[in-house]
Amino acid sequence: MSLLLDDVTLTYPDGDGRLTALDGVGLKVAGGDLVAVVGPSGSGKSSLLAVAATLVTPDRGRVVVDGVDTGTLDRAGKATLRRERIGIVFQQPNLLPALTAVEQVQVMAHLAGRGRGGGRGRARAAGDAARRRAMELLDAVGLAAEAGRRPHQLSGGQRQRVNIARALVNEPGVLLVDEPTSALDRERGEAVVGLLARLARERGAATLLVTHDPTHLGHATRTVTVRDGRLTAA
Ligand SMILES: Nc1ncnc2c1ncn2[C@@H]1O[C@H](COP(=O)(O)OP(=O)(O)OP(=O)(O)O)[C@@H](O)[C@H]1O
Repeated sequence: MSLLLDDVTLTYPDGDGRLTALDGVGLKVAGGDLVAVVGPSGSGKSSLLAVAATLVTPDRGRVVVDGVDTGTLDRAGKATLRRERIGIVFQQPNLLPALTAVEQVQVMAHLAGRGRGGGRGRARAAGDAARRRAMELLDAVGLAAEAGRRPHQLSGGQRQRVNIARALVNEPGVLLVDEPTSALDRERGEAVVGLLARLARERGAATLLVTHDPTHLGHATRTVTVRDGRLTAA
């Protein structure tokens, strides 16, 4: 479980030229580490997460997830890698309105194709296992009692905790988190980040957390600053 960015440069088209969003970024995150990423608006934090998530391909450099050099994968290979090895928590939980909390998490386990193939009995056993894992995760985020509720019946903090359970259900080696508490008040935000840090540590995920909130930095193994697309230790 690890994430490695090696000399990553990313540019976007900008008028007649190119804008350099990431400039020779190197970063190594080991399993169980939580690296906080801070920096001014427009410095490249979201671009860093997008590259680490294999959603955007850098112009130069390598992104290695759990030992897999993502530059060697085609689109389908990257999609599979994302489903199976990368957990993503973005600002807004983006839950499916029709599904209960436990179903949101369960669906993610199914999407990763666990227990694929092998007839109806196998499929049912895989479904049961996915539900058990989903319930276990909901319990870990303190939402076992709310498992049957749909998003509109949950508070903002509870929705974000479902989101975290969903990101962790496939035991990702890499967890990428972007401003998870922007919709929450300070106290709830602090609780969500504390929970995230504990779960990432216990489950050994290599975690990147983009945050504007200095109170979150206490949960990090270390903090890095992005400025004009370059990385410096804080
Ligand atoms: N799709 C895009 N096309 C062109 N330029 C982009 C694109 N996405 C981001 N940029 C530019 O790249 C730079 C880095 O943007 P990025 O979103 O990574 O910054 P950020 O640190 O996450 O900012 P914020 O804290 O405001 O979310 C900025 O100058 C931004 O304008």
